[in-house]
Amino acid sequence: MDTADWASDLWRRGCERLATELPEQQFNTWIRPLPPATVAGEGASALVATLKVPNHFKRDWIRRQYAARIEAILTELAGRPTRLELSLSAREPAGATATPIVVAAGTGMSAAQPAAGAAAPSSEPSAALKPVVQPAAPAATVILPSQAPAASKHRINPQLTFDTLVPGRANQMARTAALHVAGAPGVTYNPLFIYGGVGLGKTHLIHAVGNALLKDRPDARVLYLHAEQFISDVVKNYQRKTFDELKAKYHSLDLLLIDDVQFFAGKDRTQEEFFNAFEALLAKKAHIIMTSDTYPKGLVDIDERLTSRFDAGLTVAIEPPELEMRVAILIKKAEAEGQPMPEDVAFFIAKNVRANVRELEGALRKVLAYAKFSHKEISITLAREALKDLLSIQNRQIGVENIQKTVADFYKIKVADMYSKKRPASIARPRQIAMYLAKELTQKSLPEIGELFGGRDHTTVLHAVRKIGGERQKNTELNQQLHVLEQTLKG
Ligand SMILES: Nc1ncnc2c1ncn2[C@@H]1O[C@H](COP(=O)(O)OP(=O)(O)OP(=O)(O)O)[C@@H](O)[C@H]1O
Repeated sequence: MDTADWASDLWRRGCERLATELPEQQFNTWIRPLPPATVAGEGASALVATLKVPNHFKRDWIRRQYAARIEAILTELAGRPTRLELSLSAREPAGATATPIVVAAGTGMSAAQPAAGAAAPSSEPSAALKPVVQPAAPAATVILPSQAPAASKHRINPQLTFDTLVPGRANQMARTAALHVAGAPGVTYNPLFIYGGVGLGKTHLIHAVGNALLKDRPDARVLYLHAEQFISDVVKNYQRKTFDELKAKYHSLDLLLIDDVQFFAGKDRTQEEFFNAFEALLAKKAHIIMTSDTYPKGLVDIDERLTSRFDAGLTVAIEPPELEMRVAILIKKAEAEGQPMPEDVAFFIAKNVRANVRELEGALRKVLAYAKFSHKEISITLAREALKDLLSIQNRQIGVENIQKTVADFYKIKVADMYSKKRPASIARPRQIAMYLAKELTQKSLPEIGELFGGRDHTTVLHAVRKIGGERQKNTELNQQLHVLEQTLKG
């Protein structure tokens, strides 16, 4: 094996090891997209492994979170002390090094600490991000007069701004990256790829970038559209044989915001046109922000040529909001409606409506309307009354047996193992997760739950509830799995 083969083999084995240690989502987001490390001798016996990372954001995050572990694994596999070096790949423009990434003043957090700390940074958007002086946008070369107004502001919803987006741990990294792009489009993190489940604020966030840029540069050509609208544009232009118009419309933008790119699956011609637009926009340093329900490599039936480009800038996830963030969203939205909501009521609603922000908004609307029409103060009693259908559906539908079956299916174990005495982690952990969900989602007591899990003691259930509840706060992968399970169980 020559040195290069040996190095790539070492990296491959290192990755395999990391994949078993890290939550899948973290591995897919941070490690998998990296090109293999190169390895060289350093001194008599030590090695240095150099990894190329596409931007500062990733470099700092990988350094902080994973470098020590990567070094330890490589050292073990290589049998020699191995130091990790992270270098920027050539793609990032030189000017980017001078670009500070700042969240909001006073938070003391930078984008290099995306998931750290539960506290939500206060939302003062572009003010903190304006150290970068943007050169004026280059004039578009081919924009037809009739398309100019449409292409400049089309479909941007003025309500969806950074100010109205509640920050929290769940969207911290995505929001920070979006703020950065809004302050300096075309400079770094291009394209920005934001992924996450339904109703978690992806659309809101990309509109916020559009609004912030238009506020700064009202003449900027910003276009928001859903992937399906792009598909229908391609079809229309295909039928009329007017691809020049399609190109004129998309290739001349300064900022393209495109939602739900997973819809491009299986649409070859669309993918080709999007690829062309993508290349044209990147070449002229226009910014592209995309959203999807999964990370680029997880997209199916989309050409690898495209998915690898989707991943070439920065990929960030939006996660389901944690309890405190749901409470903050309720309080902020109620206030915006002119009907302030007491904190205990917000907690009550947030505890019962966990699926996503859209559902939270639905519940809020019900409670506010109920208070208005009944001329009553907003209280827990009123909220319980207003949401009684929703709450009773939840209570009716979720039984411990249902939880056991759903969790067993999810983790691919037998339902019988929920009651068995088997102890391997592959079984014990899903069982603990099921116990946690049983406590969370049903009215059953700890002894009752223990009984339904093969006659276990209530202290065993309590231990599981505390353990999984505690880990959920720190482990985003687990949090997402629980979220999926909760959504499945609530139908
Ligand atoms: N952090 C937040 N603060 C305030 N409102 C939010 C937040 N996150 C989401 N929302 C609101 O929740 C609703 C759903 O968000 P949005 O449409 O952006 O979700 P999405 O992730 O794009 O979902 P989908 O994939 O279904 O389109 C919107 O009304 C949005 O304003």
